[in-house]
Amino acid sequence: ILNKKPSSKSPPLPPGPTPLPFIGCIIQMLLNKPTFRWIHNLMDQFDTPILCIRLGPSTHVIAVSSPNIACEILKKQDDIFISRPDFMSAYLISDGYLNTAMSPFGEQWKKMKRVINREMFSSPMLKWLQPKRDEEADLLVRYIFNQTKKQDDVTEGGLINIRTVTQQFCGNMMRNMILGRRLIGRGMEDGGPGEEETEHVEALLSILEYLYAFCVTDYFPWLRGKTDLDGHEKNTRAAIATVRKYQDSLIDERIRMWNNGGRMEKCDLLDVLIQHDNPKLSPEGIKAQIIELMVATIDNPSNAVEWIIGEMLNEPMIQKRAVDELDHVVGHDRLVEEQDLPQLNYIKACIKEAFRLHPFAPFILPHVSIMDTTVAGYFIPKGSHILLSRYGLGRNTNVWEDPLRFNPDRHLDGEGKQVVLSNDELRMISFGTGKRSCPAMMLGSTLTIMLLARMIQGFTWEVPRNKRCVDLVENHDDLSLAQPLVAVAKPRLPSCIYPTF
Ligand code: HEM
Repeated sequence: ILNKKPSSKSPPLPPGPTPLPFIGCIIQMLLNKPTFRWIHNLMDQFDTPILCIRLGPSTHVIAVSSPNIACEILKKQDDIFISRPDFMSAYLISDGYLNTAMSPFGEQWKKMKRVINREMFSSPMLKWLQPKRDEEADLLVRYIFNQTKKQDDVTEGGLINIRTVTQQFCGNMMRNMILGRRLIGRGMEDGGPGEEETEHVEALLSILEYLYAFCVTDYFPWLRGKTDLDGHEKNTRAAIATVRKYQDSLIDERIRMWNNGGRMEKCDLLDVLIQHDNPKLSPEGIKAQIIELMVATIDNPSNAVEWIIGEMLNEPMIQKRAVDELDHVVGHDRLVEEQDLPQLNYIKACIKEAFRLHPFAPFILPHVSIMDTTVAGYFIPKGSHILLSRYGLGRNTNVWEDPLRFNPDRHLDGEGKQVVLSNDELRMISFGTGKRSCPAMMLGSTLTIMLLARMIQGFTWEVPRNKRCVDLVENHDDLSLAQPLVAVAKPRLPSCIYPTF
């Protein structure tokens, strides 16, 4: 039941289920949701680290779970696998491919990637934006501290919904750095999210849920816009409308201010985008790019930290080692700062382990081949959709010993070498590598490490009193914890250290 050879001269397609004429394996896909679990089950069934599934009349979807093959794709043949698919979700979110991550290979992608690399996430820009990040890191600690104080007895600690805290941290942080305001509504007295912030973050997560989400009409492109069989289009449009409701009027207002002389100095990333010259970006382009930046930040840091704290609750030694490291590097007299982060090797190893075992998304963004090629001895036709599996690589038994165990030590080399969150050999994928890799590796790393470090330094985390341990069960439909993590936080530093502004 292997896929047929495309022609007598070329090598065979990678193994996979036999497609039906015209529809390919679309019925199996619909019967076996969630699709990512179906794909990984097929890889197990065919005992292959590279699988080919045909969806619709002509789309070859190639899933990969081995480091060697991933390197062949992202390193050796980076120039061939450089595009992205034309999907309904990506098209709508990017307003017709005006942003970076979703743009197919071409001039628009090159232009936007240059803007992002040079003008948004370069080292000087990150330095420039540091006061905003420092402010958010303080507000994070203040918010959790306020929650602990709400209980009658401070030593008893406060119940904290870690998912809300971590997701809102990412949302506040990006709004602050991009739009110059962390809140889009009034927020809450205690520093928590108001209705508007909650709705904004939920809509960003909903956009992520539908982006590249195996929508049926994507494999039958002439149906696009004519039918919405699985409801993806309606839901994607609704999420985009909610995000734009909050962002677009602020962007329009700012553009007006620059045009009428009401603003003279750049203070955030929106100013940078508006003032970008040669070529100037259109208002639509700026809006689409900002949606993408928001979406790109909300998921990975928050999901990793939620899982790590869950793992720590069930394995207190992991929490203790992280705390010991913070006490050793920073002490008790001040809060951890960005300058300390390079020295926090154990904390970084925890994050790397979460990226390996609990990635937010099962695959990195799909890559598309722009010409016929051969990978691992198999024929990969032009236009194939390549799904490099973070889930499959991270849990590959040929690569990792006891892969389902959360063990940060596997990332420490014992010689005190600095831990970095990426992995050059692609034994796991954090930020990717090559021309399509994440342009915000520094920022993404900093946000994630700071989020975890502040939460662990400021508070001791315990299982709620009515429980013996937390249920670390993965959702069926995605890779997040099945239930949002709720834990007790107890302040562990002298109270004068907690920000009170
Ligand atoms: C811990 C945080 C983050 C992780 C783990 C992460 C991971 C990734 C990964 C795996 C990719 C796909 C690479 C590929 O297709 O080969 C990617 C792409 C991208 N990321 Fe990130 N990312 C993070 C944070 C951010 C942030 C904060 C931003 C911007 C605000 C960002 C912007 C982008 C963009 C624009 C792309 C697309 C690049 C392109 O298509 O050329 N990411 N990221």
